[in-house]
Amino acid sequence: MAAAAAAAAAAPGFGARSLNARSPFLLALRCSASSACPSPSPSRDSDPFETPPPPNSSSSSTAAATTMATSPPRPFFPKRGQTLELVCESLAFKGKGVCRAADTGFVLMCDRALPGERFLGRVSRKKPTYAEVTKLKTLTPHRDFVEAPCEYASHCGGCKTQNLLYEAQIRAKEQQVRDLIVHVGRFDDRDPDFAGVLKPIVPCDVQFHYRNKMEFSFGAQRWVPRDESMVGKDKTDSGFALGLHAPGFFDKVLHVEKCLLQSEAANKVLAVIQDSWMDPSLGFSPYNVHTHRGFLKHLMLRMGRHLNTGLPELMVNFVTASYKPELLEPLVSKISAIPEVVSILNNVNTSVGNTSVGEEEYTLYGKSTITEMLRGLTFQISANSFFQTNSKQAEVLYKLIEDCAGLKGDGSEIVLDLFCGTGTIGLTLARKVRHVYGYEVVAEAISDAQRNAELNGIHNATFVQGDLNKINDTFGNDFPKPDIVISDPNRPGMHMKLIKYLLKTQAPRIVYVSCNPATCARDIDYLCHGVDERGIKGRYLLKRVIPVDMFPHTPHIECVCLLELC
Ligand SMILES: C[S@@+](CC[C@H](N)C(=O)[O-])C[C@H]1O[C@@H](n2cnc3c(N)ncnc32)[C@H](O)[C@@H]1O
Repeated sequence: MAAAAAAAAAAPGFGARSLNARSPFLLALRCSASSACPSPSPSRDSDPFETPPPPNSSSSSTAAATTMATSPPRPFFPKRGQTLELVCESLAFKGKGVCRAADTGFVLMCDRALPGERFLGRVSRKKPTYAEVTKLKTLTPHRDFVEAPCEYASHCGGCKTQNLLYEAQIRAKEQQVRDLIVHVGRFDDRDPDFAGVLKPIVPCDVQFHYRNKMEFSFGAQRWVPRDESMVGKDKTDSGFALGLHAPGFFDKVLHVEKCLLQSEAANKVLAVIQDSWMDPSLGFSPYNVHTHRGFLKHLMLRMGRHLNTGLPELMVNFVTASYKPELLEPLVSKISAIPEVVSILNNVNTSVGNTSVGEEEYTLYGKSTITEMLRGLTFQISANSFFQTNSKQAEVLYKLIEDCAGLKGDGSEIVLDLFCGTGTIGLTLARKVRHVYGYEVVAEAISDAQRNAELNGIHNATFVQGDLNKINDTFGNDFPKPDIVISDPNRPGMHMKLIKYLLKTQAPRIVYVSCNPATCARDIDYLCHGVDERGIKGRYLLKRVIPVDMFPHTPHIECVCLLELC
């Protein structure tokens, strides 16, 4: 887990320490990934995922890895292509199962291996501190097994843990956050002060149909999983597909008839499109990413709510390689008959790249935006604007952010909203503070944020377009010293320039919101412990870490962290 987290945390410019092999950062990571490390902390001794002895096995209760033919050489280091019998101990970064070689503790990571599962795996990739394994066959199922309700769960790259009991999923996520804060963030979980810092994970009450946006791809090459149980179901005369990308392939699409993460209304639309689009008389062709021929690229389904009625409203966005509205007309007329559909758009993307953002956008039916409500505010969402994809859990997340911000509520404070997107966090705080300043790199998101402020009658928020990886010493000259900084970066976390700015500015409180606990732990380490090799002193105390599950059945973990100036 920690070795893979090192890779996740090591991005150019995002923390020199993570790239220095002799640094305590990597040493700490290494320690957690090898048997030569100091004895595990008390909390790790009581790992809820401790592996029970597999039936018919004489091995000890620790996870075992043995070669099929002979016992492993010492020190154990697997060869590429080698087949091993493994037991998964726990889940780590990206939901990969962590296994260890018996005796040496050498770490092996396996996609889709779940805690307690004994399986045969083949070594697919070797790294200095760990190896990656492809699962060949389950020998004994994992603990906390539940039937996955979705027929695609074992093949589609999205829901990797659907057949793990939800309570076990969130326990695993909470444990990952703890491990990262301890090993990457360099906090001592034996320290009594730390005991109160890490809060229990906030579960997601709604575990299916929670996503308000899904993007499917049209493909000229249908991916048929090798698993026998799927083959029959996936037989078709055509090689075309509309669904989700096969894990690891940009050109192969797993054909899906419905997705249990999106709403029933969105599944109705998907079913209508699946029913018709391959009809040869309609003349559709999926875009081929190799030949760059074909018309249909992506189908995006987005759900909001009507402002007055609260009823669902659905946006359907066809991303195509050229503009041919007459070709889409038969589909448009069928879909527009579905009551929830209020907007049908066509984004035309003529580039050879396969992104879903078009150079031109056309409204084929209804309106060009939908609305959603969050913490009493209204947000207008266009096809390409960023919006939290789990609206219900976003309410929970934003409430936690506000709690951590600890606003006085007297309208005296300045809030700096870094990585503000369409301004949703800053705007939900604006009514209680003097002014909100939001920074974001995407110009369209800034326009959306300004429009959202206007829509809600908020006049004390300023949104500025800018790249927070490229700030210089003048950053901060255009706004007063913040009382509270909210920082919600995307997966790479914060650039060292931004860390330095925060340490120089010394805002009394920082609320760090993260969708990547590895880079979050690294940045918190910098803010609290400094960067010795650069002579930078840490100035913050970590007061709270609250993991939040926004995406059940997937490996994604969100965290809200509160830091206070020492
Ligand atoms: C996780 S989203 C958070 C959005 C927003 N806070 C919200 O809750 O909706 C991260 C945001 O950071 C923006 N971003 C990514 N890199 C950036 C950079 N270098 N400078 C400024 N903004 C950036 C992205 O465009 C995205 O809107």
